[in-house]
Amino acid sequence: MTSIGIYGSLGRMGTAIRDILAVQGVRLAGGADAGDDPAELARAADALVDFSTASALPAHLAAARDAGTPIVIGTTGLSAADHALIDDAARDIAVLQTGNTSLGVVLLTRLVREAATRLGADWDIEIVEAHHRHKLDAPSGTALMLGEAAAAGRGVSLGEVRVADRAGLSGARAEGTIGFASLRGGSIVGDHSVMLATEGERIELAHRAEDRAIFARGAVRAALWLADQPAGRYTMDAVLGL
Ligand SMILES: NC(=O)C1=CN([C@@H]2O[C@H](COP(=O)(O)OP(=O)(O)OC[C@H]3O[C@@H](n4cnc5c(N)ncnc54)[C@H](OP(=O)(O)O)[C@@H]3O)[C@@H](O)[C@H]2O)C=CC1
Ligand SMILES: O=C(O)C1=N[C@H](C(=O)O)C[C@H](O)C1
Repeated sequence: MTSIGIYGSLGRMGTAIRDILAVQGVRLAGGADAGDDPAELARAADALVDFSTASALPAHLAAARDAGTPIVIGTTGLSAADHALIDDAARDIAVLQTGNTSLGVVLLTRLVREAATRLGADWDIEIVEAHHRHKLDAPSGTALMLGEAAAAGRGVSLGEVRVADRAGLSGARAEGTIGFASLRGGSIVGDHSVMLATEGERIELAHRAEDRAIFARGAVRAALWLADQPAGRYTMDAVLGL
């Protein structure tokens, strides 16, 4: 039976994943948290999931690569350098990185791309996300993923059109930009909405996570799938056969 190891096993997501493993009867290879040796877990597990913190990613990725163990990276707040490390590791092991492991967000991402493809640049795109008060990164990984999908639909790169800060006299909205706004409060699990607005009408596409179990189920499904894949970089679309 495939065993799964968890980086960040004592956190909110680590706890939710351990619960799902128990419900589904999937073997837990163990957990590693701050101060533990990531290499030991990587050698013990058939597949790894990482829901820890961005600063720990290089060490977790290196441990997975050395052990030849596939890894699902759910941790957000990743830098361009982290993404380059993931691309490099994916030459030797199977790596799946995603800002959101829920089925609903995978579908939302597709809908956003489709909408952005079909609507012209006179439709303004704004992405709003809300999360619990403990969240460390903004915009959320999911918001960035939705922004990437919208930008891809328009045939541009998100880096060229992204606007994440409108404090002060920021001026009128520039056509073709994609705006981000982040709210933080209480225990919100994760809300994302994408607004496409033009003169006289607007469309809103939204997803609301009500329970971390949706992310945990997706992460376990992804890890079990990834355990049988050859080296490469994958997304949740591949897991779901989309
Ligand atoms: N892709 C997705 O679907 C989802 C992604 N996330 C992302 O997952 C990450 C974790 O979220 P969440 O569980 O809420 O956060 P938590 O803060 O609850 O959990 C993070 C855990 O990682 C531990 N940790 C810190 N440093 C290390 C390290 N060097 N090695 C191993 N573990 C370490 C923390 O320990 P300590 O507390 O001692 O520092 C903590 O137990 C975030 O980046 C979040 O955005 C969250 C939900 C869904
Ligand atoms: O930190 C969280 O909690 C979440 N993080 C992910 C993100 O950054 O998008 C996914 C989900 O929204 C919950």
